[in-house]
Amino acid sequence: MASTMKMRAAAPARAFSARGARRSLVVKAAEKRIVIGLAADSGCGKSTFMRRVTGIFGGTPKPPAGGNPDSNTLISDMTTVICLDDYHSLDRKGRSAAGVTALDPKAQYFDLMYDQVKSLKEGKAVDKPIYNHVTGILDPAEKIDPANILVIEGLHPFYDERVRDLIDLKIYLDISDEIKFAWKIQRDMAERGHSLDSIKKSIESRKPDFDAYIDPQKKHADLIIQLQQNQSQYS
Ligand SMILES: Nc1ncnc2c1ncn2[C@@H]1O[C@H](COP(=O)(O)OP(=O)(O)O)[C@@H](O)[C@H]1O
Ligand SMILES: O=C(COP(=O)(O)O)[C@H](O)[C@H](O)COP(=O)(O)O
Repeated sequence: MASTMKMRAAAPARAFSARGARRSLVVKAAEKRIVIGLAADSGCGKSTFMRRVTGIFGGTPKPPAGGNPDSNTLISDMTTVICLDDYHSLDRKGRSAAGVTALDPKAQYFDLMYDQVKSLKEGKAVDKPIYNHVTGILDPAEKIDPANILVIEGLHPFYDERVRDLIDLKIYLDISDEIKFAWKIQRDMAERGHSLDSIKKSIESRKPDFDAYIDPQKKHADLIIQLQQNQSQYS
């Protein structure tokens, strides 16, 4: 699928220094651990993007050794990426019973998210739950050790003010509907065992919550990466 990628710096960031056109993330000696937040809708490529970016800091990102094969965590030399879906307070059945989508803040456990991101930033290990995307249930917790660079990727990294304030660099992936739905459909069928029909229904039912809760987080981002279908292919 032909596409166009654009990057733009958004609101000025606390942890950034801007000299002319160059912007760099300043990690002060006293602040040994930094937190990067990556927000986007489902299927926008958050995990794919972070897998590639963290490789830059050394090592091949892998799930915690000997742990749950369905862990959403990726660990490499200097970075640990955790997926905020692990802070779903309602599992798939629970959301269905309550009539809420996974994008609804009511389905997230923000107090625990805040406590654990804060602890990791302070250098303390945590026992983090695991949301299993294959079974749709919450699996037993996994131990996460602190890392030099902690990445939190998910649907709502900038929604809760307390969590947002812990993040040193906020990135939002703004992917056009055509691209994200195509990516989501093939991923959810191949890796998560969903049928085409159920994915299409889910996409439709989630649209109002995307507009209400996910897209508005863009205003907090330091960097917005846009990917749109290339109009030129139709001309
Ligand atoms: N940059 C990319 N180019 C091509 N395909 C991609 C890209 N990023 C993601 N994808 C596809 O989209 C699917 C969903 O990506 P994923 O990283 O799992 O999204 P998210 O974590 O945001 O739900 C992946 O399985 C992959 O096939
Ligand atoms: O929106 C997402 C986030 O995951 P991702 O961004 O990786 O797609 C998932 O749909 C929810 O976690 C619910 O899970 P399920 O789809 O299992 O009900």
